[in-house]
Amino acid sequence: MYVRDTIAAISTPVGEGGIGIVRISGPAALQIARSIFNAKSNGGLKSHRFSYGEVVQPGTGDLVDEAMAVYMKAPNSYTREDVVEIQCHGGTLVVSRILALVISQGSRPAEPGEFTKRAFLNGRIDLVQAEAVMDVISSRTDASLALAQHQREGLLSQRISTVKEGIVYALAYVEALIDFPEDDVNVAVETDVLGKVAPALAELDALIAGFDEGRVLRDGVSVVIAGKPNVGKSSLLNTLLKEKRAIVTSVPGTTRDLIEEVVNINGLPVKLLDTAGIRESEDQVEQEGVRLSLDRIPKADLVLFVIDGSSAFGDEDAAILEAIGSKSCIVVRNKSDLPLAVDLPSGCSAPVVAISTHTGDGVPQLRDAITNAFMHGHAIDGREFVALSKARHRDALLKARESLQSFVANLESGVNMELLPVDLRDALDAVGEVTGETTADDVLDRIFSSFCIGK
Ligand SMILES: Nc1nc2c(c(=O)[nH]1)N(C=O)[C@@H](CNc1ccc(C(=O)N[C@@H](CCC(=O)O)C(=O)O)cc1)CN2
Ligand SMILES: Nc1nc2c(ncn2[C@@H]2O[C@H](COP(=O)(O)OP(=O)(O)OP(=O)(O)O)[C@@H](O)[C@H]2O)c(=O)[nH]1
Repeated sequence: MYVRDTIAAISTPVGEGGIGIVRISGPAALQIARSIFNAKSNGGLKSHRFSYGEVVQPGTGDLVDEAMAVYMKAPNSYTREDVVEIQCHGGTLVVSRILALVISQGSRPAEPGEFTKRAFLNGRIDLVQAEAVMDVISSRTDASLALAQHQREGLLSQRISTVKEGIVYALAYVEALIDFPEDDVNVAVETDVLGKVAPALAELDALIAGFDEGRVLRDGVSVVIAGKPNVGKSSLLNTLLKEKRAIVTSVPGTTRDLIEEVVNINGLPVKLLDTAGIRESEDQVEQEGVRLSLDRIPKADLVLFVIDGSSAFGDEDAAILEAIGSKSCIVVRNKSDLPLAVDLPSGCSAPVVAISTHTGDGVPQLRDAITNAFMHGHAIDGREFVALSKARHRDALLKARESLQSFVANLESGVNMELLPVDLRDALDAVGEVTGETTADDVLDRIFSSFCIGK
């Protein structure tokens, strides 16, 4: 383990709260804590024991706050360094005063994510797990949280390490081949190596294939509600939000501005956008709204094209359908409580879900249709789900797969044998970029600087 300096930060959110925590990590943590904290129980700070006491101004002995403190001796701590946490009253001023004291006694303010970065640099967790810590904090649905927790616990890292083992096995063989070139490529050995590489390739395929689902669970998706005036777009938004937010009115064209809300649909975080009724209009404000909504369609991951089931499919509907083009779309046939009067154009191949925002009929089916559009029928309760969720991971694994495929092709054809170890090392480097072994410093800096202070 490297010897680093001592860092400190407020690890609780800024603002007034019941309790505030100042965290210190590094070789001087205990000495700094002792200089400002007088333990009144447990006979002083002992590792992994909570002590009650007072934070005082060194020198004067003036009372700063009544507090609790815990010392976690290296390596049994979050960072694997000596850590002390001081829990004080959660006022903005109290917490920042204690941080200032801790800094004045010989630590420096931690950079964002620096505690977790140290946990990574000191080998307690790999990079995938470190990134997952942040995903745990920012998760918005149970399913996103379950995915993040699996990743934090190392389930994704485990799958990646089976890939790595296959590559390492092949590399050992190839290196032996180079050391003893007089031994011709032995068919039995070649079969054995291919037998190890094949599962690694299959695992890479599976991980890469799961990326889209992992990404949508982590980042959510954006869904646009589009339709001509008065078909019930605002009513649908309200139904999905389960609360009255967007304006619902029988006067056409009142949804002028875009309304944006994040909702939890079967565990998928969905950013819902209600667009203004799309149609020709004299009204300047309304035209602006129409332009905005047409703009949104290409940017959305999915369009909910709302039509009024109780009236004929008109030119305005046709124009919207044209704007949707080949975009992923669900036709929402609203007002199913009224007699059916709409006839969809034969060319429209999008799934149709009949609903009534008045009675609630069809709404569960619509929720399922929305999640199925992204999860391809996979359950997303997240319990069993281990997936890639970051483009960074996916890109690195694509590189690994390419190198491994090139290795297999060269081994099978027997040409370019000198490239065999090159491809394998490239594959190993690419896999290591995901787990952090071969990740460039600037990439590491970028990842950790997006964390919050004190994490
Ligand atoms: N007060 C407090 N609460 C917290 C954290 C923290 O750092 N402080 N955590 C983080 O922000 C999370 C918990 N994560 C943690 C992960 C590892 C260790 C730790 O000390 N690991 C050592 C020793 C384990 C042991 O004693 O058995 C290790 O793995 O070696 C502590 C917290 C959430 N709650
Ligand atoms: N019968 C029936 N009426 C509905 C249903 N859903 C909405 N409506 C009515 O249709 C009218 C228009 O609803 P809105 O939700 O404001 O429609 P909109 O598409 O947002 O309209 P604009 O704001 O003009 O773009 C209102 O009078 C609603 O009460 C439904 O399922 N059944």
